Amino acid sequence: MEDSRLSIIKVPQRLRAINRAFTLIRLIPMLALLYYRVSSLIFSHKSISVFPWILISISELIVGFLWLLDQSFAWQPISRAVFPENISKELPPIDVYICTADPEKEPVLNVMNTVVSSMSLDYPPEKLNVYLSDDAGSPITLCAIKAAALFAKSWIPFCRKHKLMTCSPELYFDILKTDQPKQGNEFLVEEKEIKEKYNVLKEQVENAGRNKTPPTKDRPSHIEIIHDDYEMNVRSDDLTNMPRLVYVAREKRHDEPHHYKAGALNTLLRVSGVMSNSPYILVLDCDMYCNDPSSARQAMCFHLDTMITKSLAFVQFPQRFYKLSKNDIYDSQLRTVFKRLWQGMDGIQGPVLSGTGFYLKRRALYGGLTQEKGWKSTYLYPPRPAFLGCPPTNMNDALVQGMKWMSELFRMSISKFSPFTYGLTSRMPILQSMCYGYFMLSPLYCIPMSLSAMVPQLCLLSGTTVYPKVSDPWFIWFVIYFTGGICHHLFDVFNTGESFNVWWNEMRMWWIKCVTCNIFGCLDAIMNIIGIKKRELKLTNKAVDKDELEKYKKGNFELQGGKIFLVPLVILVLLNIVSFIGGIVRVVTQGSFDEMFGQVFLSFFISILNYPIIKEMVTRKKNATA
Ligand SMILES: O=c1ccn([C@@H]2O[C@H](COP(=O)(O)OP(=O)(O)O[C@H]3O[C@H](CO)[C@@H](O)[C@H](O)[C@H]3O)[C@@H](O)[C@H]2O)c(=O)[nH]1
Ligand SMILES: [Mn+2]
Repeated sequence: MEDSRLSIIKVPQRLRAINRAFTLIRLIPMLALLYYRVSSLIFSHKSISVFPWILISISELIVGFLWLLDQSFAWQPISRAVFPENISKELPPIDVYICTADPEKEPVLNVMNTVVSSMSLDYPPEKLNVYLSDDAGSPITLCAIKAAALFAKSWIPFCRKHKLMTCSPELYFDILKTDQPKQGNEFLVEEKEIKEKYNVLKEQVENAGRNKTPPTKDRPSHIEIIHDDYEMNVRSDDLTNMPRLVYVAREKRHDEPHHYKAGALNTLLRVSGVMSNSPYILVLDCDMYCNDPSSARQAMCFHLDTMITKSLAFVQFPQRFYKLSKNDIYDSQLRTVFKRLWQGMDGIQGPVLSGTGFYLKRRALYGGLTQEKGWKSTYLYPPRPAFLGCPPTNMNDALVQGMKWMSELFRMSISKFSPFTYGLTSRMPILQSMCYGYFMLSPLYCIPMSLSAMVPQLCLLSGTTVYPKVSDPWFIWFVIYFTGGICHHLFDVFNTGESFNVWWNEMRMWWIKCVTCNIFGCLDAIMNIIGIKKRELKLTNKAVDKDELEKYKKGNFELQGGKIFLVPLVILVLLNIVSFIGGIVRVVTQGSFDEMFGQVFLSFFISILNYPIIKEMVTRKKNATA
C-alpha cells in the first residue's frame, strides 16, 4: 500500500515545536515593551522627549503587529515528496504557456531556451502543446521560434535518447558542463553535432535581431502554428515526435489597456481553448527554463491523486535561479519565501499563485479561482529545481523588482481584497487571513525600519535617550526580544541547510529592501491612487551584463543605475556611521554608557550590516576622483 502512494506529506514536528516556542519567547517581551513604551509616556517620572518617543513607539507597534501576522507561516510548515514512477493512470494533456514582452530586455535566445526546454519535457508529445505569447509582436521572435523548432527536431531526440536531465541547451552547454551524465564515443560525437546545431540557432537568432523594427503600437493579432506533427501527418517514432508549438501575438491598440501578463495569459487561454483545450496548464515566464523533464509527471502525482484532486487548483513550484553567486548578496534565492513562507502556507491551505512555474487545472478558472469556491493548492520544492530563472545582478534590478511587488501589494492592501475587508467578510480561517494580511501589509515595514535607522541615531547625536538604561530592569526585555528574533532567523537558516553567511546576507538585503523598495513601492502606489502618476509595470531586465556578472560573482554590490532609488539607503547608512562615531565620543567624554548603550549598539549594528555597501560607495568615490 505504502509504495503505491503518489505523494507524501512530511510534517517536521521538531521544527514546528521550535517555531512555536520562539513565538512564545518573543510574544512576552513584545507585550512587555509595548507596556513600557506607553506607560513611560503616560506616567513617566523620567525626562523623555515625547516626539521621538512616540515615533519609536509607533515603529515598535508596527513591527510587533507584522511579526504577529508573520507567525502564521511558522505555525504549521509541511513539505512534500512525490513518486512519479507510481503513476498508473493515463496522463492528461497539458498546455504550456510562455509569455514574453520585449526582445531587448528579454534576450530572444533565452526565450527560445524556455520554449525548447519545455518541449523536451518527459511527457507524451501528443499530449503537450507549447504556446508562446509575444507581447512585442516582434518579427525577431517569430523568426527565432521557427529556427528553434527546427533545432528542437534534433535536440529532443538527443535528450530522450540519452535521458538527459538538463534540457535547456544554454544551461547544458554553457553552465552545467559538469552535469554531463554520459561518456563514450557515440555520445560525444552526437553531442558535438548538436552543439554545432545550437551554434547555428544562436547565429540565426542573432541575425534576426540585427534587423530591428520599432514595435508598433497598433497591430492585428498574429497566430501561427509553428510545428504540428499530427496536422502534418508526419507520424514517426517515439523518439522523434514533437509537441505542438504555436506562436501567438495578440491584437494591441494603443488606446486600449492590454493588462500586461494577465492579458497575455487570457489570450492564450482562449487560443489554446480552441486548439487543444488541455485540462492542465503550465505557466512559465520567458526566463524560466525547464530544468527537470519530470516536473510534469511530478505535478500529476497530485492532480491524479483521487484523494486530493477534486479541490486541487494548482501545484506550485518555487522560482529558483541559475548563475547564482556563492555569496548571494542580493538574496536572489529568496530562501525565506520558498523555504519558509510557501511551506508554511502549504500546511494551512496551500501557497498563493506566484505567477510562474505552476501546473494549473483549467477547470479551476471557470467562474473564478477563489478560495470561497473551496479551491486548494499544493507546493513542491523538489531537490532538483524544476524551473530555473535568471537572478538580478545589480541593485537596480533587485530594487525595481521589489518595488513592483511592494507597490502592487500596497494597492491591494487598501483595495476590496484587503485582508481586513475580504479576509473578514469571506470568513477565512484566522491563520490564512494572517498570511494574506502579512503579504499585503509587509510594504509598511518601510516605516519602522526607516524610523529606527534615523530617530535613535539623531537622538544619540543630540543626547536624547529613547531606550532604557542598561541598568534598568526593563532593558532585559529589549535584549530578549532582539536576540530572540536574531536566533529564530539563524535557526531557520541553519535548519534549511544554509550557512551563517546566508543569514547575514538575508538580513542585510531585507533591511535594504525595507528602506528602498518598500518606501518607493508605497509612494508609487499612493501616487497611482491619487492620480499623479500613471500605473506602469516595468519589465525586469533579463539581459546580463558581463562586467556586472563578474562583479556579482566576486560578491560586490553594483549600485550604478540606482539613482534616486538609493538615496534613502545612502543617507541612512551615512547617518548610522556618523551617529556611531559621535555616540562613542559622547559615551567616552560624558560617561553616558548606561543610557546610550542601546542607541550606540543600533548604529553600530546597522553600520556593520551595511559594510559591503559602504565599501562599494568608497570604491566608487575613489574611482570617480581618480
Ligand atoms: O505586458 C507584459 C508584461 C510582462 N509580460 C511577461 O510577464 C512575465 C513576468 O514579467 P517580469 O518582468 O519577468 O516580472 P518579474 O518581476 O520577474 O515577475 C514576478 O512577478 C510577477 C508578478 O508581479 C509574476 O507574474 C511573475 O511570474 C514573477 O516571476 C515575463 O515573462 C514577461 O515577458 C507579458 O507577457 N506582457
Ligand atoms: Mn521574471
